[in-house]
Amino acid sequence: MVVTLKDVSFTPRGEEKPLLGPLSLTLPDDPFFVIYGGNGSGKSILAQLLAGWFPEQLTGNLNGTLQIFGENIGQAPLSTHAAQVQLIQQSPQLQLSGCTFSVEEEIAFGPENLALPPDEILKRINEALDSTHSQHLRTRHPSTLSGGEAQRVVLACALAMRPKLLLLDEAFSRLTPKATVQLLSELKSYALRHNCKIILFERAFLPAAKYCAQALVLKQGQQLIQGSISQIFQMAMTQINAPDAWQVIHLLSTHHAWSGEIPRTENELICAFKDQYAGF
Ligand SMILES: Nc1ncnc2c1ncn2[C@@H]1O[C@H](COP(=O)(O)OP(=O)(O)OP(=O)(O)O)[C@@H](O)[C@H]1O
Repeated sequence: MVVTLKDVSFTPRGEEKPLLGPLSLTLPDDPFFVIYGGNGSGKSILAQLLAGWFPEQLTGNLNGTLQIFGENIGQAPLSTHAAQVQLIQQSPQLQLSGCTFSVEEEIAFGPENLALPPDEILKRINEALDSTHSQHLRTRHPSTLSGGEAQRVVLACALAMRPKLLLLDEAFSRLTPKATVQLLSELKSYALRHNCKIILFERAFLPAAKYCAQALVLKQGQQLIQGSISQIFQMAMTQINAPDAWQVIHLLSTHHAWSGEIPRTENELICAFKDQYAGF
């Protein structure tokens, strides 16, 4: 089991009450899963717990069962998870090492620390640059990258570690919608090739809904619902940022004036509106 999360609650050091939980999560077989929630709903704390940050980087009180690849969190040092679990956060510049002179060296940093042979490191650099459409950034100094470029590079660094669990905490916040969809498609193919689970942590309904059949919604650290995109759409849409057109569908469906599936992309939305209303 990649992730086991049963009745987990977490109280950061200095806090009196849990800021997260109780929370239980069952990951479906699909490569992608999304955890939705508004500001301060606990997405980042959960992402950090899943990345194994407790107790080294995230101190506090953890209750319940939280296992990654069958191992209880907190038992082995954080560094032992690095080859299997990678977390990308929303501020890419903070995740660059600050001690390399080119993007190529930055991507090599992790695999070098795994003491991999030079040929393997080069292969991983090339694959990671291809997957993130960043070959043109290869010789750039990391400190000169734009926000969106840095996000691609941080993602490339993570992929070069060949993770089996990739946690993306609003990891596309600096990228255009088009670039985000392009990267998510690449990640889908990475996940299928390398048998990797990808968990997205998002405030926005799109484009995550296109890639994830199942979702969990957090509100003030608590689990509101886990279910299909259609189920969470009906029951928890107020907690998720959705474009106006989806807000209209939500309104229509609460008045029983929408039939069929909830569209998960803009194309599906246009087709659904045509199907249901073009005759009027
Ligand atoms: N180490 C900590 N100690 C105390 N409080 C914390 C700690 N980390 C986070 N919090 C608080 O816990 C709550 C959840 O924070 P978290 O960063 O997980 O939210 P989020 O869902 O990622 O929000 P956003 O979308 O705004 O990034 C917030 O109220 C935050 O201030």
